[in-house]
Amino acid sequence: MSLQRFSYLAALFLFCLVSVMLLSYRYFFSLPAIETFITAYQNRELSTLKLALDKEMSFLSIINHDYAVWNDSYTFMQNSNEDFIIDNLQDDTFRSLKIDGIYFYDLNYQSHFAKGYDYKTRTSFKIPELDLISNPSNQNILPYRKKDHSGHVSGFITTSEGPMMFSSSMVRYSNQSDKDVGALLFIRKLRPNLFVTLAELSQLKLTASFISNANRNKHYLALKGSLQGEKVAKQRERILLDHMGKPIVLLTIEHNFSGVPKLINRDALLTLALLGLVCFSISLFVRYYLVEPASRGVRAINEMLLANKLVKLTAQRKFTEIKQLVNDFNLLVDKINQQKRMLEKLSLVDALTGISNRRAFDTTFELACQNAARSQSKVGLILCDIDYFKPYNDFYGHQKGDETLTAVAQGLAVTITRSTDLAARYGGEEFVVLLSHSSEDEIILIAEKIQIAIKTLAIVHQKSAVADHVTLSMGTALLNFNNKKTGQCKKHLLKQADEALYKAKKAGRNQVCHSFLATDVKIDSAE
Ligand SMILES: Nc1nc2c(ncn2[C@@H]2O[C@H](COP(=O)(O)OP(=O)(O)OP(=O)(O)O)[C@@H](O)[C@H]2O)c(=O)[nH]1
Repeated sequence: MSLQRFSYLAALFLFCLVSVMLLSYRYFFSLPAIETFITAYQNRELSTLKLALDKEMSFLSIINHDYAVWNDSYTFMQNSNEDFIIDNLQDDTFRSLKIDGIYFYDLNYQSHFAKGYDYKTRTSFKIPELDLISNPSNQNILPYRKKDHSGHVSGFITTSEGPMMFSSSMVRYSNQSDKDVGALLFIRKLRPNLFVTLAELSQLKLTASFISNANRNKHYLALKGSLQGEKVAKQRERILLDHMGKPIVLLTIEHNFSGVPKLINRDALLTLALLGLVCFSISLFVRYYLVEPASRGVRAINEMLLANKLVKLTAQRKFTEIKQLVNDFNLLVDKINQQKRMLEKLSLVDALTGISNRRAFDTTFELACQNAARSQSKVGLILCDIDYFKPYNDFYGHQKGDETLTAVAQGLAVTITRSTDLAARYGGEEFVVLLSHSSEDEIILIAEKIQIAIKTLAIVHQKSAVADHVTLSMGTALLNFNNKKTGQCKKHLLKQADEALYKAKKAGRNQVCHSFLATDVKIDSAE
């Protein structure tokens, strides 16, 4: 797998892993916590609404209780004096107390005083349902049967005038010293402004509608101070029940906070998009700082392999490891190039004699011929062969023969001074001297120098028929490469030198034969 593909897959894996982790955290921790918070908030809203309603009810109860536990009311129940009615039960009383009905009952539910008066529209009305003798089912709006003996009842009642809020208290002496003599009932109509007040107090959007008889059998939840096991919702319905337990008002409540966020909403998508961007950036980063330099390195090494030439890499980017890798590679290149140069050198040197070998000669000869062809100059060759070397070997031994070969080779090498010239072992006991940009005079001169150098070595050779020391026979050749094909010229030059050497041997050895001179053989002047 390529590093590039790996980086893409790693980035994709990272994206998937972090996405799953984020969504899991959201699903298992974050969203349930938000839901719990909103549930508690909605509970508080319902509880506030209930408290606001109770508060409105308690206003009515307080004034009702004040009037009931009052000596004048007690006296009024005893003797029904008109003055009490004139002083206390006039229309103004209704308006100032903001109530719509005042009813006194004796202990047998018999009406002692009854007056319905709409304090808003200032009109009188009658409520037949409050004749408790004819409507015994309504008798429980009075506190006579209250088990807790609080002497007080409040709630809602359905009447022909619409749903009403009521509050009743036992009429008794203010110091509670005498027996109860009856009950005092206050009623107040349920008007829209009550629900406006409730909405303001509870900070909720609230709409109220009276429930018709047709809808009374529907299943509604009564208003309590809690959610009653329901889930979070934007809107919910609650009802107010009358004293008989029948629904009378439907409250539609709109909560302030309701929306539990979805698992994948805009924020979650934005987060995932950002995460994707980060992962993509990481893969680009890996590509730019790691993959690209590695690819460039691979390309460079491939080119080196194709060209069969090792060159140094240039260090890329700032990473220490990559720099180190490039540096180490370059050190390796240096070492290999060094070894290559050494091997090349060794491959061009004759192992025994230490001068250039036949391979080196072939290469240099080719180059010299090409140069000569370009510059239209002459190339000269001197082929040298040790005389009677077989008898020498046989007599002195192979080891001694090797030493003599080495000494002769070194003697030859010192006669060569120009860098373009070359003395090489041509094979066995045969040597060759290559002279670039040469001339007849120069060849003659070098051949003489060689003769002198070998003579100076003075290596004793008892088995030689021509001298008492080791001698050479030489054949020379010189060719102008002008307008001639290099390959043919080379062959021709070698052939001429070889023939000249043959002639020198044939003529008695220890001499030079210059193929370019009229006289075939020139005898060694020293002999
Ligand atoms: N010691 C030693 N001898 C070698 C080496 N290479 C070739 N020779 C010997 O050189 C001798 C060459 O002998 P020949 O070709 O007969 O020539 P020659 O005896 O010199 O006779 P002429 O050349 O005609 O004077 C052989 O005996 C080879 O064994 C070498 O590397 N070391």
